[in-house]
Amino acid sequence: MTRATEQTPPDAGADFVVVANRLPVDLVRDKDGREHWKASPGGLVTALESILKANHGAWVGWPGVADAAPEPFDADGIRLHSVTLSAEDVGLYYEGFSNGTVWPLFHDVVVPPEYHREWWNAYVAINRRFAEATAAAAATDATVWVQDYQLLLVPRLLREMRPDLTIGFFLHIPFPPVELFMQLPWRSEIVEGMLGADLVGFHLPGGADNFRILAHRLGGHPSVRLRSTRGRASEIRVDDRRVRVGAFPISIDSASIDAAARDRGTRARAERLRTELGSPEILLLGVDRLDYTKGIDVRLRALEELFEEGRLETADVTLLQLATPSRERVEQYQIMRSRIEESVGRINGSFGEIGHPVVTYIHRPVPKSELTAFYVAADVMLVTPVRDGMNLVAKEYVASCTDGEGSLVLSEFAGAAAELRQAYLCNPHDLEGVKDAIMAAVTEAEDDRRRRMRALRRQVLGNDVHAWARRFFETLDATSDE
Ligand SMILES: O=P(O)(O)OC[C@H]1O[C@H](O[C@H]2O[C@H](CO)[C@@H](O)[C@H](O)[C@H]2O)[C@H](O)[C@@H](O)[C@@H]1O
Ligand SMILES: Nc1ccn([C@@H]2O[C@H](COP(=O)(O)OP(=O)(O)O)[C@@H](O)[C@H]2O)c(=O)n1
Repeated sequence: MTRATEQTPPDAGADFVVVANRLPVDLVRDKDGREHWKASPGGLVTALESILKANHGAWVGWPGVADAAPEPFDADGIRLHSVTLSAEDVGLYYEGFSNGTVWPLFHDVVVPPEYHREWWNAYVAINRRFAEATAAAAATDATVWVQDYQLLLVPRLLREMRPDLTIGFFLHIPFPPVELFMQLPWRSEIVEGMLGADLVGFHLPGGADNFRILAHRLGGHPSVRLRSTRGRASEIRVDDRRVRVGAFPISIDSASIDAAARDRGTRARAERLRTELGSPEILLLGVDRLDYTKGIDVRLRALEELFEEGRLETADVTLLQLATPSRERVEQYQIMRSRIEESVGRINGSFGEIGHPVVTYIHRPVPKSELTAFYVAADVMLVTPVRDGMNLVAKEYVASCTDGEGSLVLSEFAGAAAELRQAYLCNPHDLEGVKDAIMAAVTEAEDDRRRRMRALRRQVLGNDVHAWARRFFETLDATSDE
């Protein structure tokens, strides 16, 4: 990687800038060529949007379609700056290196990562493009918050361009064990890229530990544990700089979801939904991007076996599975989609009745207001990823269970499991264990279910996304004050 050249700060610019692969809204082009904006998918946008609205900051990101180059504009008090990507850039940088190399490698190689030099070269070039756009949008001495695995090189590039900036970096996906990370042909460049930040944040302490070990092994950067900070944090020495590293588990805007779930209209919609689904005694719900990490196939297999074994009665139980379309041009996503749709067809073919499928599967985005009604309607939420950075859906479900009813089946391999200990935890690789967790969630005595939900709600309502951002910025400020 060549060094970036230092840039003069712009005359006007924002004091607080988020840079993420995606803008919070995607540009959509209709068949007749008309354009409009819609909310982008995923938990990163959900989490950051509320923070930025409160801070009147700027957001630098890709508008979600190739070759779009809209001028900067304001949306809900946030100044949006678009980074333009050509169709080739999207193929090499987003679908290729980000989602064909880093995503599977960082999610425990659940599908094999591919290593291609042309993907890497595009990733370097596009990270530089994001860094340049950010350097142009940030005021002198601004704070910049770089997000996620698509932009691992941006902190260092940005520091070289704009040494006046305070730079935070947060990784929304797991940071893998050292042995897996070492597969990456460009492992040193990635670690040095992240070390350009003043603070590098992960969801879990394990990710922070893996990163610290790699910074030492690959770059010879020593680190010390900090005792003064809340939780476990470390400091890595990089030349004459100190880079803080720590765990900051992300959360949701719990109070606003709680309020939306209490809303009379939402509750009425939830009732109607149950009726539309044939008034099942037990409504199971799955809500995911259609991603091979989410374990949608795992829960379908578990359900099928529970029906086959007669442990669940098909007349009593319905699963509603929402699967938001995601990364549809990446081959592994196409393979997973076919497998899931085949399972849904098989289960309904074997166990459904005319007008009463046992699995209702929706493969399109659903509006947020509708989503809250689905959470309210559900008796049991199934969150069974084979690996997940956090999983905000699990927390959103808990925040929506305002009457203390509802059960959460949660994979131990979701980051959320570290906090949501009272969920029905399961190992998604152990199918019998998943089935037992579902059965426990369905059959456990009401008092016990309520006791679990009370504890979960305490956790989620007491640790919201604002507290997450506050903790991150307190640590970042402490770093830049020293
Ligand atoms: O932008 P896409 O390629 O459509 O993907 C959507 C987002 O998916 C990932 O979300 C992660 O962030 C969540 C919030 O921290 C976390 O709960 C979840 O476990 C992660 O998978 C991805 O990291 C984002 O960059 C994407 O925008
Ligand atoms: N149909 C859907 C499904 C999910 N979502 C949101 O997408 C986010 C998913 O976040 P997540 O952390 O569970 O998982 P990722 O998709 O970010 O990997 C949640 O905030 C959901 O509310 C949505 O807006 N519409």
